[in-house]
Parts: sequence; structure tokens; C-alpha cells
Amino acid sequence: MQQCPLFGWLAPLHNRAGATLQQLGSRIGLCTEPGFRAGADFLDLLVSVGCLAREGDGLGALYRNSEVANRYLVRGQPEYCGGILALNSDRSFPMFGYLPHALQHGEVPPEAFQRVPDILSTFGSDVGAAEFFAEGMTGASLGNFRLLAERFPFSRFASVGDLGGSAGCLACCVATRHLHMAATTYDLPPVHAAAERYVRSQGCEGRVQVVDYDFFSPDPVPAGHDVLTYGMVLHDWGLDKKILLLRKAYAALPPGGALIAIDHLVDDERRSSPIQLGMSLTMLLEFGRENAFDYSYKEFCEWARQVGFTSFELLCLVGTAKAAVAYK
Ligand SMILES: C[S@@+](CC[C@H](N)C(=O)[O-])C[C@H]1O[C@@H](n2cnc3c(N)ncnc32)[C@H](O)[C@@H]1O
Repeated sequence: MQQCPLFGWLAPLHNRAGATLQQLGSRIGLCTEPGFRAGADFLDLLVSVGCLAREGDGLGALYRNSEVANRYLVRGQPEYCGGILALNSDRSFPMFGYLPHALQHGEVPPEAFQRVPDILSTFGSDVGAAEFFAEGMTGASLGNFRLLAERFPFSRFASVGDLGGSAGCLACCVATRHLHMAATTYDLPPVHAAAERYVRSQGCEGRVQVVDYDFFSPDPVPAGHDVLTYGMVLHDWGLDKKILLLRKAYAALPPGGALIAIDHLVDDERRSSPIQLGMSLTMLLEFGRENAFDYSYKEFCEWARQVGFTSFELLCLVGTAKAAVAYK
């Protein structure tokens, strides 16, 4: 659960004119011994990708955050998305070492879960890990949920329930953009406190409710919403559970109600989806025995029709992310 302190330390609120390699080295623990060039290589790599700006050359050069870094990589900023990078670094990158085994044997080896804690225990029991995960998800999803709030016709609806809503990012985006909408974010108890904090930080207290709900429990999805959403949730599960989640949402919606699934949808022909299929393999590794996978819009429509939905729509979000909408 390491957060890189570099961008936070260089943030404008500290009023630093910039820092040399030597100063940054002692601050964030980079080796700066004479002749060891990797510290400078690392910082200049960050200059090359636009995360740092550098004034001058050589040992006297001053490094500052770029505008992009100040906006997205300083923890505590409203659009901070570094959480997903920390999550990838802690979980997805080490898990990818087990991909060859998973592809050869059809399962993730048990030792993988000694190295990286099983995601289901992260969701279900460990509050610290669940909150770290929630910060990562907010970083990954904020841009998508803002676009969803703009592009989906919420003006025709009254109430959204976001299932597996984590810190409440989707509910807050919709409630902020559409003042007439009631919004509830549902997730497991370990995320509850983080969600209450996030909702307060977005000024949405009183407008967004945080409710504990296990979507695999025998209890029906709470009624009263004419829009239900699964943000990056369906791809976490195998086919049977995907269909169960669709069925439960269908049962809870009124006629004319909408179910929205946000995921990185694979193209229907499966010929041009490197990011989405990489995501699918990540889900396989993260969810182990669940046999989780990403899917296409065509598959979504087939499954949704099977449980009773009658019409469908696709909205583009950020990059490869899409919102697949099914109407009851
Ligand atoms: C991949 S995250 C997506 C979070 C959020 N929707 C987003 O896109 O940023 C999956 C979420 O599902 C939640 N979850 C997992 N199992 C659940 C269950 N049985 N009932 C309710 N939520 C669950 C997790 O706690 C987690 O917040």
C-alpha cells in the first residue's frame, strides 16, 4: 500500500520553487550516490511523460510538478487518480507474473494469493484494504462517471442506486450534475466509512445515501430506483453471477427503468480490444476461482434480454470504457 510521496511533496501548497535530484533523493529515498544515474533517469522519465517539469540541466536542475501532476497525482486533490496506480502496483503487476500458470492450468496458483491478498477478502473483511481499494477505484472511475452523468438522460428519471458503488463516486457525480436525482450507493460494510467520508468531501451529504447491501445475499435489490448501475462490477464475476446480478437488477426496476453497466467492453468481433482483453486477463487473475472476464456489448444484450430487458443502448465514456444500458 505504498503511495509515492513525490508529487505530494512538490505540490504548490508547499510553495517550493522546485527541488534538485539531491533534495528529492533525500526526501523520497532515491539513491543519489555519485556515478549512479538511475535516480536522474527516473526523474527525467517523468519529465518525458509530462508528469514533472525540469528547469536547467545536470545536478543543479530543478524539478517541479507539471500541471497534470498537480491536478491528478497529488493526493487529496478533487481529481486525484493516483490510487489506481498504487492499486495496480500493489496487486495487478505482481499478479501478472502468474498469468502463464493461469493460462496453462486454467487456474491461478494458490501461492499467488499468499503474495497478493485474495480480492474477495479485501472486499469482504479488511477495512484498511477495502478503503485503499476504494481510493483506487475512485481514481479509475471518476472521469467515466462524470461523463455518464452528462450523457445518460437522467432528466427522465428520479432515483439512481449504484450497486457495488465503493466510495460513492458514481452516486455523487449524478447527484451533483442532476439536482432532482436521489442517489444511493450500495456496497459491503468495510467500505461504509470511506463512502461516508467521500460523500461529505463532495458536499453530497443529505443527497447521497450510503447503504450496506450484499448483492449476492438472498435479499432483493432495494426497490425505489428507476436507474440501477453496476460500475466495473459485472466484469468481476463469471457468467452465472453476471446473469444473477442482471436478474436481480431487472426484478427491482419498474417498467421503463434502466440498468447501466459500465465496463471496458470488448469489441463484438474481438479483433481490436487490447486494453479490454488485458483487463479481462487482469480480472481472471484478481478473482481467481470466479473465472471473471470482460465482455462485449453484444454479449451484454444477449444476457440482459435473457432476464427480461427489452431495449438497449451504448454510450461511450473515457477511452475504452462504455456504458451498456438495458431498459425494462
Ligand atoms: C471493481 S470495484 C468497482 C467500484 C465502483 N463501482 C467503481 O467503478 O469505481 C467492485 C466493487 O464491488 C463491491 N462488491 C464486491 N462484492 C460485493 C457484494 N457481494 N455486494 C456488494 N458489493 C460488492 C466491492 O466492495 C467494490 O467496491
